[in-house]
Amino acid sequence: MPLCSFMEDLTLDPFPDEIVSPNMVFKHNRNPSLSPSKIPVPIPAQIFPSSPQTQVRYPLTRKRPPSPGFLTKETTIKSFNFSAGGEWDQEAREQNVEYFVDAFMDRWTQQGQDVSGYKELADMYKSRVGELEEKGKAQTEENIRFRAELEQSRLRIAAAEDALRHAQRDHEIALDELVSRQRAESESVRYEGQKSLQALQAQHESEVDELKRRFERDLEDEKCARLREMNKLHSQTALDAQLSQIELDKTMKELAATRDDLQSVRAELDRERKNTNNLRHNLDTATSNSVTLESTISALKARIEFLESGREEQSEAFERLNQQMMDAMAETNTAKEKLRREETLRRKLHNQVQELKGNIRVFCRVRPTLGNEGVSDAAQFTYPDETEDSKEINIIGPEEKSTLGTVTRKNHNFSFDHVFGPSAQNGDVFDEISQLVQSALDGYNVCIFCYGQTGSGKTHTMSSLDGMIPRAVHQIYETATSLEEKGWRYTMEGNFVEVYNENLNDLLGKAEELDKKKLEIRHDMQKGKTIITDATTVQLESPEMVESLLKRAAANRSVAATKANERSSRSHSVFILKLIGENYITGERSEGTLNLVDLAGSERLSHSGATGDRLKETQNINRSLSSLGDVIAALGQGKKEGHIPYRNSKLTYLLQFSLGGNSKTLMFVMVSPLQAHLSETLTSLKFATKVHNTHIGTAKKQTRVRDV
Ligand SMILES: Nc1ncnc2c1ncn2[C@@H]1O[C@H](COP(=O)(O)OP(=O)(O)OP(=O)(O)O)[C@@H](O)[C@H]1O
Repeated sequence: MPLCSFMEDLTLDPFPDEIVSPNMVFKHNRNPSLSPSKIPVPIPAQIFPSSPQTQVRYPLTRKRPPSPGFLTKETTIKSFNFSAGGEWDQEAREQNVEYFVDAFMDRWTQQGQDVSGYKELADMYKSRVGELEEKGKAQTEENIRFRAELEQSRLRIAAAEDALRHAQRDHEIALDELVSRQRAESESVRYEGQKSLQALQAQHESEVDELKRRFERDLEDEKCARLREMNKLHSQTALDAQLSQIELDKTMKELAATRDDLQSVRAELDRERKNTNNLRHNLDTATSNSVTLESTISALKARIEFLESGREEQSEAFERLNQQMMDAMAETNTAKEKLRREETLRRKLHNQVQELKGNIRVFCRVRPTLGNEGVSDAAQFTYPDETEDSKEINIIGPEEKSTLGTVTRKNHNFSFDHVFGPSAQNGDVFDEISQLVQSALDGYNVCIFCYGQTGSGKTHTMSSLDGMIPRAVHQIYETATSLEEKGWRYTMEGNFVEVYNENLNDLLGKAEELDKKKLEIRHDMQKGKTIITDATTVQLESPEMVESLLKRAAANRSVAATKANERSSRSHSVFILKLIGENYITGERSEGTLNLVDLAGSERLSHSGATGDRLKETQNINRSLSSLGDVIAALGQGKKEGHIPYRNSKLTYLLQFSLGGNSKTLMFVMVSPLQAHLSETLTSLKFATKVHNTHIGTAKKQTRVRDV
């Protein structure tokens, strides 16, 4: 730096009032909270010349000499004041120079000190910079680490977000699955619930029905028992009343006799008194009347004699009466004996008559058209001998077309043991079969079948409230009661079973056991008896009981069927009545069975159009009906018991001892009057004709179907 400029610099402010040096800054830093890095440091202008704050003030070590006025570059010769005496004053000038040198030296020293201060400051700054660099490095490393961590965190966050997204998706899927599963589960639970509710409802209904039935049954039984008791009580009371009446009559008679006696004794006494009075009077009047007295005594004696002779007469009369009574009793006994002999004879004759009529008889019954069936729906049936024997029926067959196109209708004529037209009532039909019922009471096995297509009137004929079953039971009960005076005592046991799909069911058992409880048929070949295991046997103690039995059976069947009369159409029902009679006088014993069979509908397989369970039912029905036909045909051919195919169906096996041999069979062929059923009607009548042509045991006129 040229000295002038340096001087110039100094002239700016060569004597500052206060000197501040970097060292002083250090030295005066007594505040411990201020670290070197935090101390405000004045930066020299040389370092940062632009900074206005960095101007350094230099110390004033010597008093400034008065200014002589110096030559400067601005000074001109003219302007310089030589007159002041300074212009050539060497000493002053030396003094000035010394002064300036001193000042310069001071400043030099000062500068040197400042430089070292600056160096220290620079070192400090360097170390500080180093520290800061270290820190910066550390910071950078930390930054890098942070960045790396940040990156990792970002990655982790991204991964976590991914995972979260996945988890969310999985969760959503799981949630969806859960929801759908829950929905399905709730559906199934609801379905199960509904099902169990329905089942519970059904069970509840069936229980209510069962309870109702049981209640009705109990009520019926109770009613019957009460009725019986009442009857017994009535008869007992009547008997007691009769006996009391007899006793009373006797006592009254005795009383009357005693009264008579008393009156006569009183009269006697009165007379005696009178006599005594007379006697006293006579005694008072002395013996004048002794003759009268004697006569009176003799009169009295005569009277006594008379009385004595009357008692003898009475006892004679009594003996006579006793004798007469003994004679009457002997006669009664003879009459009773005769009656018993006649009853035995009647049984024999009755059986002979039945045998002469044939052990298989076939009746035909045509039901009337019902309310919902028009007259125009009816087929053309005529009954040629209606006014005589009523054995024939004539049917105009369906239209048949020949190959030439001519339409003809065949005339079918059938003949049976009896034909009942549509106007016949159940009572008329029963009149014809009552003799067979009598045979059962006489100890024979009797089978009465109802055969025909569905809706032809089988159940109406057999099990309606005025049908054959109730009528038969009433007749049996009445006959058994009337036979009591001939020494006969009867017990009646009833079973009601059904053959459904070749299984035997108990119609008097519990409804829920139908189709579940297995009944077995056992035959005692020695005694010719059939036992059905586990079947409910009811003692028929009054004819009224049969009504409740029929109702119970119908209720059981309706529980098992979905439609009202469906079950009855698809199964055979067999009402079995065992009649065991014993005569305690003659020691005779009889055991007969009356089987009343309502067969299943006989429609042909091809016509029924059945499938599935219905097909199975129809096949079983047809098989058992044809087995029945086979058994009857085999019996008709006079085959021995062993060769009769009883075992081919449950029905024929059950009725083994009531079909053939000494038993009697009656078949009703039931016919619908409708044109629509004509084909089935003709099939039924042809089957019945075959049965009619079979004769078991006795010679019988053969009849054939005549197609005219
Ligand atoms: N002789 C008759 N008089 C008046 N109504 C009758 C007569 N026969 C049958 N019916 C009526 O005809 C209908 C069918 O009769 P029913 O039920 O007895 O026939 P079904 O042959 O037993 O039929 P399913 O085989 O279905 O049991 C019933 O309503 C019944 O009351």
